[in-house]
This record gives sequence, C-alpha cells and structure tokens, in this order.
Amino acid sequence: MLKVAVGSSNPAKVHAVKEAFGRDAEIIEIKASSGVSEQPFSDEETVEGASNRARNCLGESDAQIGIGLEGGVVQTKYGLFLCNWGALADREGNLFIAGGARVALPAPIAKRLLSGEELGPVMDEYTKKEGIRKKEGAIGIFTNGRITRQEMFSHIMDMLIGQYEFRKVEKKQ
Ligand SMILES: O=P(O)(O)OP(=O)(O)OP(=O)(O)OC[C@H]1O[C@@H](n2cnc3c(O)ncnc32)[C@H](O)[C@@H]1O
Ligand SMILES: [Mg+2]
Repeated sequence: MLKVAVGSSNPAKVHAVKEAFGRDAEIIEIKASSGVSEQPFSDEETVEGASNRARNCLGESDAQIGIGLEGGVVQTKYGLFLCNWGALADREGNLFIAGGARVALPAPIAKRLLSGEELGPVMDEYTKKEGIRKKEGAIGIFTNGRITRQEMFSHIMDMLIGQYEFRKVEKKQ
C-alpha cells in the first residue's frame, strides 16, 4: 500500500489529501516544519513553505510520498490576494508543485495583514467563529461558501498527483 505523509494536521488539508489518494493509500500526519514565516507574504515564500513541508515529511517518516500544503498572501496592484501552494516529493528526488485558486481579500482584512497580523486569527475575529482555517477557510467565507478551503486544496492535490502519474507514464515510454 502506498504510504503518504502529509505535513500538517489541519483537517482541511488532511481531508483533501485523503480524498485525492483514495482508499489505496495510507495517509499519515507529520508535524513538518515549513521553514518560512507563519504568514507567508509572497508566492515564492509560500511555495518554499509547501516544498519544505513535503521534503521534511520524507525525512521524518518512511512514507514513499511527502505532501506539503501552504497558505499565504500575495501583494498585487489589485490588492492583497490569498494564495495557496502544494508540493509533492518522492523518494527519487522529484518535487512537483501546483498552485491553487486566488481570491482578493477585502480591504479591512488586507490592512490588518499588512500591519503584521496572521490571517487565521483575523478570520476568526472577523466572522466571530472559531477555527475558520480548519473549516471553510477565508476562501469559503469570501466566496459565500462556494469554494471551501478543502475543495481548493483538493484541486491542488489533483494537480500534484496528476503530475506525479504523468512522470511515471513518461518514464515507461
Ligand atoms: O496547521 P497548518 O498546516 O500550519 O495550517 P494553517 O491553517 O496554519 O495554514 P498555513 O500555515 O498553510 O497558512 C498560513 C497562514 O495563513 C492562514 N490562512 C491561510 N489560509 C487561510 C484560510 O483559508 N482561512 C484562514 N486562515 C488561513 C493560516 O491560519 C496561517 O496563519
Ligand atoms: Mg500554519
């Protein structure tokens, strides 16, 4: 059975990984460090966090595949956007990367992030709910529930596994 380690215990991430691999894989959760700030502030930093988590999963377990999923924000001339990145590392040294959907953060939220606050706590305060980051996520709130954080990570997972499969098919030819 394929053993997959995911570098997080956040249910929005773990469920997306489980759903993407299906019943044929054993999924274990690892406290993998991202090596970046708690609130990544660029695509590069967010990709780096995802990649570090994926590689650290392999270092800290005997899994064949390591998965890192990381959320961040990115500054654009249209405002501050949510960004999400995923990485899949295998034992052959391959690292596959894929990015998720983006959505603009409302100005009052963006302002708080720019002054140094972290999105997770800001979202809880804003919605007067607890643990938004583990549930529908900011993307769920700001899209009126149409796209949840798990769904967004599911999309990233399909892009990661798809690239991994494609590479295997290519090697055989
Ligand atoms: O336990 P881990 O795996 O670290 O999960 P996390 O929810 O902290 O997620 P990230 O580290 O990937 O996200 C970086 C920061 O952005 C916050 N964040 C990212 N996406 C979010 C979302 O959709 N809703 C709420 N907070 C979010 C999160 O709380 C962190 O402060
Ligand atoms: Mg985190």
